[in-house]
Amino acid sequence: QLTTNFYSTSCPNLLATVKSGVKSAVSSQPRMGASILRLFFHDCFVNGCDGSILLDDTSSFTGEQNANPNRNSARGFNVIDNIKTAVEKACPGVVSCADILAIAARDSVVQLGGPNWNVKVGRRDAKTASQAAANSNIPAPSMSLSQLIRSFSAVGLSTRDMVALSGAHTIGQSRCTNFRTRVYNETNINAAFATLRQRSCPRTAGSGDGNLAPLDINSATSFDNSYFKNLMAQRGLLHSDQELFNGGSTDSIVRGYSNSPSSFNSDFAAAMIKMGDISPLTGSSGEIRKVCGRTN
Ligand code: HEM
Ligand SMILES: [Ca+2]
Repeated sequence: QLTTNFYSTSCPNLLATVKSGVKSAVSSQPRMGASILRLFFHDCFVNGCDGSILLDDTSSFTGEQNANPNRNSARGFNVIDNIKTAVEKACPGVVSCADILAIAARDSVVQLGGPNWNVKVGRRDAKTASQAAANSNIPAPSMSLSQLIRSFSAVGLSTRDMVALSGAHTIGQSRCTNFRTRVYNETNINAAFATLRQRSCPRTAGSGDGNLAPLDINSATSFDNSYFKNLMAQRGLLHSDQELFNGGSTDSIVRGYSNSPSSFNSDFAAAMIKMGDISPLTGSSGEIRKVCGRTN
């Protein structure tokens, strides 16, 4: 039921407002584009794209922001809050936070040089969030290929969608705690790459856990297909990244995207639209939040 023109009369400046908010955030800190894109993924995989991840914890409410995949990791909430404030000024009570996040994710990709697409909107905001569902539904970097395929198929996304969407790791950073085992204990890794990443990630768990390394060694702030070239050179940073090119059924998809930026771009855009369609709240379900961090 989502459409690209849902707000065209009720909030004609919406797209321009979101774009300018993303533009200023990403130009002052390019990583923010990656962080916003990931927020959208982590929203959609937990009870659909309903803005649930944006709800802040309070003394009487536990939401998703401190679930394992998000704690000390998910960022960019302030950017979405600030854009929401600007949107509320122009069109009070009209535009959901879930839609603002969907548009901001697209604008982040575009701002970093990736493909453009028309964002479907008309989502409403959840009145609840689920830490338990965030812990169980968001894929973990320790997963095998078959587990990754299953986690995406649980929300209606194909194996090809999974590989294309994983190309989001062409931008952004990971903490040492998520790549330590890979760079010390795995053998399907380029030796020089492993040594390089070991330098910023001490072997002992607990030390340097938060040290950052780019998910894409070549171009962490440009949205291109070099993530897939890295995988073919055994330079995937996360275990889950390298699973996509490790002698299994997705090798041919990785090879295809590494040879053809245009096929990666068009599949990524199509898969983002598909991910954005995961169980939206529409009609009179949910609400239009006034502030993205709390229910009305
Ligand atoms: C295929 C399963 C996936 C797994 C296991 C996974 C796992 C991870 C992990 C562990 C990190 C590093 C977090 C940290 O250390 O703080 C990360 C970062 C990131 N992920 Fe994924 N991810 C997956 C798919 C996706 C998808 C589908 C998207 C978006 C479409 C995405 C976008 C990102 C981005 C942009 C970052 C960098 C964020 C930043 O720099 O703030 N990931 N992911
Ligand atoms: Ca959600």
